[in-house]
Parts: sequence; C-alpha cells; structure tokens
Amino acid sequence: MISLQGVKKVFQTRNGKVTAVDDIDLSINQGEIFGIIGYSGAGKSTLIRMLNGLETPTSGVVDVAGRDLGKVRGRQLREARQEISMIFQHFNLLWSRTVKENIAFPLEIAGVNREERNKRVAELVKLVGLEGREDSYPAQLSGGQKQRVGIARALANNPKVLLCDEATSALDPQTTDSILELLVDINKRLKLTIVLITHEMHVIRKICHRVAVMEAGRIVEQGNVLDVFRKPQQPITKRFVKQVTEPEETQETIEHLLAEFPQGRVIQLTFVGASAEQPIITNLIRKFAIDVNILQGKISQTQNGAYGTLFVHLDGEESEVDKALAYIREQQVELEVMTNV
Ligand SMILES: Nc1ncnc2c1ncn2[C@@H]1O[C@H](COP(=O)(O)OP(=O)(O)OP(=O)(O)O)[C@@H](O)[C@H]1O
Repeated sequence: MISLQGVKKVFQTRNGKVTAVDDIDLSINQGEIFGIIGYSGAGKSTLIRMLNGLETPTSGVVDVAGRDLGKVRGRQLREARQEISMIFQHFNLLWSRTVKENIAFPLEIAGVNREERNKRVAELVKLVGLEGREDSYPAQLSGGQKQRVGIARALANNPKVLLCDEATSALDPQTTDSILELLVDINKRLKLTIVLITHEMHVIRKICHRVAVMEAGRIVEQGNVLDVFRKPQQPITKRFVKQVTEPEETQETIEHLLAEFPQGRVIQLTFVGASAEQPIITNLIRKFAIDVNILQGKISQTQNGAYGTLFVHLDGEESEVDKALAYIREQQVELEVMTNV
C-alpha cells in the first residue's frame, strides 16, 4: 500500500541545510496499523506529510496506493489526497460549523449531492459514536468527541489510508484509550491502512502491528511490535520500551536493592506468548540453592499477543546464582542482569 525508497527531505533555512528525513526505505502493507515513534525533531511530521503530498521529497520515491506522490500534480494530487486522509493532534475542526457540517465538509468539496451527503454523515456519526451530538459545535464537545469528529470527517470520502499525526497527544489517558479502540475498530471493519506518528510507546503497544523507530531523520529499528518489545536493539528503542514496561518505582526499587544487597543479582525477565506459561520461578527455587525475591511484574497486551516482564532478585552462593542464570538463559525468556549505572 505504501512504499518509500531512498526518501530524503532537506530544508533550506537561514542557518543552512536541515536534513529532516534521511534516506528512508519503508514498506507498509494494506490493512496494517503501522506506528512511527521518535522524539521531537526526529523527522516524523515531515515523513507523514510526505505520505499525503503536503511535502515533496528532495529525493527518493514515495508511493502511496499506486501513485508516486513526488510526481503527481494538480487534479491527480487532489484525487490522491482524497484517498489519503489525516487526523491531527489539535483536531483542525471548523469552529463555526456543527459536528454534522464538519463531517459533511469534505463531501461538499468532492461534489456529493445533499441527499447522499446527509446519508453518509449519518453513517459516519454512528460509526464514531457521536449520535445525539450532530448539531453541537466543536466548542461544546470534549477532546475525545472532537477527535471523533476529526475521524468521521477523515473517513467521509472512503480513504484507503488514514494518517494520524499525534492524534491522542492532547487527550487524557482514558480518552486516549477510547480513541485508540475506535481506530482499531475502524481498521478491522473497513480494512483501512493506518499510519500513526507518536512519541508515546503506549500508543504503539496498544494498537500497532508493526513499528519503526526514528532518530535524526533515519529509521534505526523496525519490526513486529511484540518482537520489538521483547528484544529492543537500539538504545533509543530500549528507552521507549521502558516507558511501558518499567514503572518509575521499579528503577527506584532496583537501585535500592543493588545498594542494599550487593550480593546476588537483580534480573529482568521478558517473556512472550507460551513462554509466559513456564513455571520458571518454581524451577529456580527447586533446582538451585538460592532465594528468589519477586520485585515487580507486569503483563501487557499488544496487537500481536501478550508479553510480560518480571524483575526478581536472586540471592545465594555466587556459583549457585551463576548456575541459575545459565538455566534461565536456556529457557525461552529474555534475561537482563541489572547493574548500577
Ligand atoms: N518547514 C521546515 N523548514 C525548516 N526546517 C524544518 C521544517 N520542517 C521541519 N524542519 C526541521 O526538520 C527536523 C525534523 O522536524 P519534524 O517536525 O519532522 O520532527 P518531528 O519528529 O515531527 O518532531 P515534532 O514532534 O516536534 O514535530 C527538525 O530539525 C525541524 O526543525
């Protein structure tokens, strides 16, 4: 559905050239929810803006739904934009129009007649769960409801791709979850390809099938969300994964334990799917003369399945602890031995 080859975007500024996107190759499948995560300035917005023709690449090819967006102009570009919709962090609604009129707006532009428009608007209002609010103005709606209007408007012309630019960053956690659930529902029902950019790993965990991590204009790591959570490779990816797997108090507990019990080891175990069912702690206690102290555990769901993390302190004779570590390494779990930094 989307293919980027050697895509580069260089901005000319008063202080010289800025390479916002630097030689990116990327392929996104039809029907997939694909997340792009990175810190501020990584180049996410520039990348997503090239996916709907708002920016043209300095070099490389951006192909979306069979069109080379770097080349199409005029009518063809307008047609392409109808197939590639976008929702925004600050909703970008028309404040003087009601919910119904906001949703009808792209249909008016596309020249759809009044009767068809009304029918389509009613369908969309239902799809996003805004029944009863059709005649409200945006200022009378909550943040979550405003984003629902944004989503309905974006879907009006039956796009093939929905781009989400930090679509939940202005919302509280609960509202974020309800909007993310709506996106998953739409993805399943309409088989719509969704590309989202975010700086929050929670968003990736909750709804994406695959993820790409961006740093300084480049994609430094990408893969299936569960694999990336289980085995992040790059330091930046590890930091993002920690946003969801490791609450702040875990770090404090670990530091405290490392200081208090210099003997033994504090370890982090990460397991996915079937490996979560192994009685690994029971086996450790039975097989080795060590004490096992559970510090913190958590199981999270992703679109590709569940994964869990467990922090434990192993204490005993050094040789026994080493044997226990060797045993864990033979199991289907990831093991990290924590050390003081
Ligand atoms: N129109 C522009 N002119 C000049 N430089 C730009 C322009 N747009 C973006 N940049 C620069 O390109 C780099 C990447 O910016 P971009 O907005 O794509 O990053 P981002 O990851 O989306 O960050 P944020 O979430 O803060 O928007 C930054 O250094 C930014 O200053």
